[in-house]
Amino acid sequence: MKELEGYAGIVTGASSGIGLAIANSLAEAGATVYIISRTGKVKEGYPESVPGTVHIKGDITNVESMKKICAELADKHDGHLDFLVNNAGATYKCLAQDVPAEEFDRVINVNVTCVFRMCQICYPYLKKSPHKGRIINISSMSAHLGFTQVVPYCTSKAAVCGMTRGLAVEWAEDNICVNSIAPGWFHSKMLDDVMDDDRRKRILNRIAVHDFGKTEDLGAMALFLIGPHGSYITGQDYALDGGTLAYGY
Ligand SMILES: NC(=O)c1ccc[n+]([C@@H]2O[C@H](COP(=O)([O-])OP(=O)(O)OC[C@H]3O[C@@H](n4cnc5c(N)ncnc54)[C@H](O)[C@@H]3O)[C@@H](O)[C@H]2O)c1
Repeated sequence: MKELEGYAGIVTGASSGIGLAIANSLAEAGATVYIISRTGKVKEGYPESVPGTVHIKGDITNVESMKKICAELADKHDGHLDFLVNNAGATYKCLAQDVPAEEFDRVINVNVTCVFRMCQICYPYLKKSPHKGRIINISSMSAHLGFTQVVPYCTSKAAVCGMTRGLAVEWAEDNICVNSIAPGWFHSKMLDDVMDDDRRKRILNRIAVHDFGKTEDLGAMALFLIGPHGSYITGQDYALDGGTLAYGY
């Protein structure tokens, strides 16, 4: 029997990158994984999603439609869901003094407000999970380190860590574990498309192991936190960063 046989849950924004890798790892471990994305299918240039994944078209900023979708999904599983991975994220690149108010609000809305709303929406279903409900929020190294030109993003990801700890404490008595994963620099199509040799070298110099991560490793981490061995872990932010946060310059 596979580790997540009989489990069902949601990964948001998993039509590409990290979310897709996490969704595939959970599905390969036997779970039914509902991928909620604005495209409703894998984006061009990314690997296919594996059997066990189900694509659903949806925008996490549309709270009413999220309520309907999550209720319908829970209905398929005796009124419960076992996990929620809040992966969908947005950013805006610009010097802090020039960030338009609406862009700051957009990043905070997608990365913080809607993550919180998804947790609230799924709470009654996760609470009923026979496996102990799990929430994983995808944070970032930028919750812990300063990066230039992405201050709204840094702000939002630090908020995700605070939210994770607060929910973990409050919902522990409801049998729900809440953790976050902070990815460092990961091999992705996006990264490969925009990275010139100079920038690559500069970044690699700041990673203790001098290499980028593989998104499958984030999938393995999510699998561990959602699986049976993760049931005593809550309120943590796990950095998968090749020692970037540990590095003293
Ligand atoms: N790639 C990295 O190195 C890295 C590092 C740290 C944190 N992260 C975080 O990992 C997560 C995934 O990022 P990624 O690198 O795979 O990039 P990505 O752009 O491939 O993934 C983000 C996904 O979120 C989706 N999304 C955005 N707004 C949405 C909405 N309103 N409704 C539904 N889906 C929406 C996008 O369409 C996209 O598929 C994000 O939360 C990001 O902040 C990534």
